[in-house]
This record gives sequence, C-alpha cells and structure tokens, in this order.
Amino acid sequence: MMNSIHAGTPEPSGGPPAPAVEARALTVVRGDRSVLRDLCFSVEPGRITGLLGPSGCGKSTLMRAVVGTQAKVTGTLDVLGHPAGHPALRPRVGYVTQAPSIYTDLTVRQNLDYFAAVLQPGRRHRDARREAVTRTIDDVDLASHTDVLAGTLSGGQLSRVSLAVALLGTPELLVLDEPTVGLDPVLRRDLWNLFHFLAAERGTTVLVSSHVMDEAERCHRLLLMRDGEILADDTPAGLRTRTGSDTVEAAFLRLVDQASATDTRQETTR
Ligand SMILES: Nc1ncnc2c1ncn2[C@@H]1O[C@H](COP(=O)(O)OP(=O)(O)OP(=O)(O)O)[C@@H](O)[C@H]1O
Repeated sequence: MMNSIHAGTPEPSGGPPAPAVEARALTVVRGDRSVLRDLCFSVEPGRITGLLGPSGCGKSTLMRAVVGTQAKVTGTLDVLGHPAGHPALRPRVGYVTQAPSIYTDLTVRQNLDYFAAVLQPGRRHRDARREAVTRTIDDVDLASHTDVLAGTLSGGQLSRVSLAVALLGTPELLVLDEPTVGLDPVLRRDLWNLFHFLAAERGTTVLVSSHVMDEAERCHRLLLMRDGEILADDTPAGLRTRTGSDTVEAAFLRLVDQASATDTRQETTR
C-alpha cells in the first residue's frame, strides 16, 4: 500500500494545519433559486467529513462547487489552498458522482488502464500506471473481477470501479457523492473501512455525502444541511451532547424542529 501523507501536516509556522476546504459566504444559484445560501465552513485535512441532509438540501451542489464543476458560485471557496476549480487541483482532487461514470463495454482493468493513461500519459509512466491500477483494484477489493466487462457488474461493483478511478491519482481530497447508496450492509461497511484507511494511512481528506444517518456516526466531523443552509458543524459526539440525543439522527431531527420553529416565528412576526 502506498503511504504518502499529503494533508494534516502542520504549517511550517507550527500552527494548526490549513483546512482542506474553506468556504466563506458561499452562495450558489441554480435556475432562479439560491440553492446554497451564505455558507461558512471548513473541512479538516486528513479526516472524514460527512455532508448529511435530506434529499434536495444541496449536498450534490456543494460537492460540485468544491470540485469546480458548478456554475453561478459566489463568495469564497478555497480547496487545498487554491480557488475551487483551479487547474492545479485537477490531479489532487478525486470526485465520484452518484452515477458511475465508466465504460460498460470495457473490462474493469481496461477502464482503469484507460483513465490511468489520461492521468499519466506516455511510455515513461507505464510502470507507475500499472502500479496505480493494481493498487486501486486492490483498494476497492475487485481483484477477482479485473477481466469482467463493466456492463455485467452489479450496481455495487460498478460504484467501486468508479471509486477506483477516483483513487488512481492518489488524491489528497476525495469527494464522494452518496457512494453507499443501494449497497448491502457488508459492502457499506467495507467501503467505510476503506475511507478510514485512506484518511488514517494516506492522509486523504474525505468529504462524503449521505442521507443515511447511521453513516454519520462513522465520520470524524459532520456538516448537517437543510434547505441550502448548514444547520450544524460538529463531531457526532458533540451533536449528540449538545442536543441531548442518543443518536445523530435524533440530534438532526431536533435541530430541524428548532430551525422550523424559528422560521415559523419569523414568518408570523413579519
Ligand atoms: N438544474 C437545476 N436547476 C434548478 N434547480 C436545480 C437544478 N438541479 C438541482 N436543483 C435544485 O437544487 C437543490 C439542491 O439539489 P442537490 O442535487 O444539490 O440536492 P441533494 O441534497 O444532493 O439531493 P439528493 O440527496 O437527492 O441527491 C434542489 O432543490 C434541486 O431541486
């Protein structure tokens, strides 16, 4: 296994490590609506940050903004020390969308060979490419399926191929949009073990969205979203404690109820 520590390294001044992602007054307009409003948060390097919230609250939009594929973004959004979408970030950020983006008429290995060649073209990188392809197949536990056509894989296997593609360049920041949707409990557990391995052993910063609240407990830190805003930014234990709840799900529901009550009060005083 490679063991290149990228993030979490203290600043030369000895201060805390710089955030992997930092947003200030981040607003995104889609159609005629502000779907993210005035967000301020930072993502710790080398840790797993979960982005949680109900369907439509803006998780994918926020991830797209972080990887630089979202239009109409205003405010400040810095990623690994550059403005989001900066060309220097391309090899440093891995992104897995909800829909697997791989070629179904190629085998698992052919897909990875192809994307590895896009990342590191040329004969002189041949050995590095081969090493990266073997490493990522191993990471996602698909060694027994390397010569299987992607079109004949199950949904869970397909999403693991997508993840392997994102891991090819050993990204410092891995952005994962609902990677465990539709997976069985064993696969979900294996994927979460992989995320923890990546954070702990390679120093990878993982930003992962989910609307499954039990996955929240597996994150180091959580950003809870509701209707384009961040409702809470805390550790799972911190959220449970400050809301007096037994689970993150109960904490989230309590925060939603509080926010709804505030909204109603504001409506009635207008
Ligand atoms: N092309 C678009 N034009 C206008 N509004 C859009 C567009 N795409 C998404 N939206 C709206 O933006 C909001 C946020 O969508 P987004 O996909 O980011 O939510 P999400 O939290 O990722 O949802 P899910 O969990 O279902 O994937 C939603 O209300 C959605 O209706």
